[in-house]
Amino acid sequence: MASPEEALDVKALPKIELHAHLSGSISRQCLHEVWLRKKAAGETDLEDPLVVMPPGKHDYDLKTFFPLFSSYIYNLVNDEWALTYTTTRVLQDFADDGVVYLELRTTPRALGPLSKADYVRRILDAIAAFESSSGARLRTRLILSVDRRNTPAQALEVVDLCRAFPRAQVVGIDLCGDPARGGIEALSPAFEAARAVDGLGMTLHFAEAECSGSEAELDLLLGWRPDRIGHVIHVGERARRAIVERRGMGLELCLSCNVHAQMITGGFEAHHFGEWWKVDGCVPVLCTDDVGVFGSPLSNEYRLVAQHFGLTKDDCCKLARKAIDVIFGGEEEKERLRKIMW
Ligand SMILES: CNc1ncnc2c1ncn2[C@@H]1O[C@H](COP(=O)(O)O)[C@@H](O)[C@H]1O
Repeated sequence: MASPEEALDVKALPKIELHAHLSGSISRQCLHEVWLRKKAAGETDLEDPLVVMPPGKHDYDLKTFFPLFSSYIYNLVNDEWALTYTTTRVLQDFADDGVVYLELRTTPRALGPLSKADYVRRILDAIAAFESSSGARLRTRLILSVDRRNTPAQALEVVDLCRAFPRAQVVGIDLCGDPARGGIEALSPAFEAARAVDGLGMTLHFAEAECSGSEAELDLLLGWRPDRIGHVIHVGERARRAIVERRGMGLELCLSCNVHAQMITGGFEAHHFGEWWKVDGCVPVLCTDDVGVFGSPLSNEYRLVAQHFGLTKDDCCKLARKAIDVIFGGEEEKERLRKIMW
C-alpha cells in the first residue's frame, strides 16, 4: 500500500512560494549558460559556475553563502540580457515545479547603464512576457529587498521604488542580508515609511542567526509591524508569544536552507516547522529561499515535511492552501488561488 507521502504528487500539488530570492533561485545550469555566452564574447574572466558551485554541493553556511552573491553571481548577472535570461528561467523552474503563485524578492541593483528602477522594470517585463507566453498557471509578483548593508538613504530609495510601481506588480518590501550585520535601527525610518505605503506588504528576515535573535532586535523588527517574517529560528518565549498574539502572521519557513546552511542543529526532524505547523494563530508557509544554492525545489519541501513530521496528503494540501491567507497579491488573486488549489 502506498504511504501517505507517496500518495501525494508533490510536484502536481498547486503550491505558493512566498520567500524566494531571485539571484539565489537561479540554477547552476542557467548560470553556466550565462557564463558560456559571456566567455565566448570575451565579457567575463570569472570561473565556470559549475566549478565555483559544483553540482550537488549545498552545504553553504552563513559565512560562505553571502559572498557567493557579492563576489560571484552579481558579477555574472550584470547586464540586461543576463537579468532577463535568468529571471525567465527562474520563473520556468518554479512553474515546472507546480508553483501557481510566486512572490519573488530581489534587491534592486544598478547594472551599468541600468538604474535600480530599470532593474525592477526589466524583471517586471520578464514576468509579463512569461505570463503571456508560457501557458503556465504561475502568477508572479515582486517584493523589493533592503539589504542589511544598505545605508538609511539606500533603504529609503527601495521604499521609493516600491511606491513608484503599481501594487499589482510590486507587492511588498523585505529586509534581508547577512544577519551578522548589525546596526539596523538606522533602517527604521525606511520601514516606517514603507508601512505607510498603501497596500504594501512587509516581510522581514527574523531571528535567522543567534546574533540577530536578541530581544532588542526582535522587538525592533516587530515594531515595524511586519505581515510576515522569514526563518524565525532563534526566537525566545517572549517573541514567540508576541508572534502568536499578532494573529495571522505568515511564517516563511525554509527547511532545506536552514539544514544545509547549518542554521539549525539536529537535521530535518529538529526543524522548528515541527513546533509551528500546528500553532493556532499564525500561518506557516513552506519556502525555498535560494533553490539555486540549496537545491531543494518547493515540491521537495512538501515531501520533506511529510517524511519528517508525518503530514498526511490532506495535511499537505491544507498547508499549501493556507498560504493563500498571507499572500500580498490581493483579493482577486486569492480568489483565483482558492479555485485552483486542491
Ligand atoms: C539564509 N538566507 C538568506 N538570508 C538573508 N538574506 C538572503 C538569504 N538568501 C538570500 N539573501 C539575500 O538575497 C540576495 C540575493 O538575491 P537578490 O540579489 O536580492 O535577488 C543576497 O545578496 C542576500 O542579501
